[in-house]
Amino acid sequence: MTAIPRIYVIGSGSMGMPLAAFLSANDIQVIAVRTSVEGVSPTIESVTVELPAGKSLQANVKMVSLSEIECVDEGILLLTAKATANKYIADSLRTKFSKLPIVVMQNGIGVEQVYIDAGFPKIYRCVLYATGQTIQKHHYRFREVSESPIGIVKGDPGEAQAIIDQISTPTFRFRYVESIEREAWKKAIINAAFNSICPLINVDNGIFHRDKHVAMIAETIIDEASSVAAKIGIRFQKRELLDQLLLISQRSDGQLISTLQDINNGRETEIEFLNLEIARIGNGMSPPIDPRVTRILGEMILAKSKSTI
Ligand SMILES: NC(=O)C1=CN([C@@H]2O[C@H](COP(=O)(O)OP(=O)(O)OC[C@H]3O[C@@H](n4cnc5c(N)ncnc54)[C@H](OP(=O)(O)O)[C@@H]3O)[C@@H](O)[C@H]2O)C=CC1
Ligand SMILES: CC(C)(CO)C(=O)C(=O)O
Repeated sequence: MTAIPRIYVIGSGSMGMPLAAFLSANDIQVIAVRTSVEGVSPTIESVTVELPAGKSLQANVKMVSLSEIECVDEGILLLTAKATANKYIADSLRTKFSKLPIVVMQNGIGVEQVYIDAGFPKIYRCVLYATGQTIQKHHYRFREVSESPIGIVKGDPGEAQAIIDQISTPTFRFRYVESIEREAWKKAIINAAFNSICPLINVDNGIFHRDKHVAMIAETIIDEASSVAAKIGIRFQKRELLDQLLLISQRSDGQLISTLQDINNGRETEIEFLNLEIARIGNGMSPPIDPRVTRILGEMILAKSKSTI
């Protein structure tokens, strides 16, 4: 019998900790690795995750700082740290985990690039269709929207499927897709609407299915960002994006978008990888496409987060 590789969840936040708790509750060997704090020795923490319909899950999760881990030759890395920390994290991971496959689970366009540049041998990309929110220390609220797609950046379908089989649990499911770049753009366009509009009006994710006027602002972002994607050969029907946006809005009603959680907590946001990256790509085209509303709302988020910090 082949040994089942250990899972390292890199970045123990609102998504990483529920994921680690679900794996631990399913008897998968998992370690939640802290990236923003150095020098924390291994501990076992009791983690509670609130689920829909008043259910909840409790699991013991092993935690340790990245700085405290020696070189590791076997296992799987699931990257759930903020994309804003990627440069620092890629440098640290490369010295300790250079042989391991990594699954980049962050929102945004091009978030996997630093791991390609760092020479990781196997890189997979996951697009998360779930929401996680920290209620208090080691206590989270989690909602799955639908299965989260995983595809290949650099690797092979067999390994991708083996990883999916290992990390899927009934509460957090993953599926294999051929065209992960299209999936990443689809989610980034949807995020460009959620992660700018919700924080700017200071409201939860449910706003789009509750208020058709706010949904119309999202539609403008969808139109603009889709025309940038179309220019690089990634085409969407507007309906496909709108339906997915409304589905997320319904299924995460009451949850706060990660960018609003960031602003509320005085943290840097990932808007550079969303609205502002889409605008940069559009404006770098020949002839340039300026996704004006998408860009301006992104710039407002940047200003709002800086003024709060
Ligand atoms: N929250 C959500 O609902 C969703 C989030 N996502 C995406 O998942 C990813 C994780 O999001 P989420 O869990 O909400 O994020 P959190 O804000 O909870 O942060 C995740 C972890 O990133 C690490 N981190 C943050 N800043 C730094 C830094 N400067 N240096 C080193 N490490 C840092 C910390 O790890 P540690 O605590 O270990 O030190 C932190 O706990 C993001 O890319 C997000 O866009 C996608 C879908 C939904
Ligand atoms: C759009 C949403 C809620 C979907 O998972 C998300 O990506 C986030 O909270 O950042």
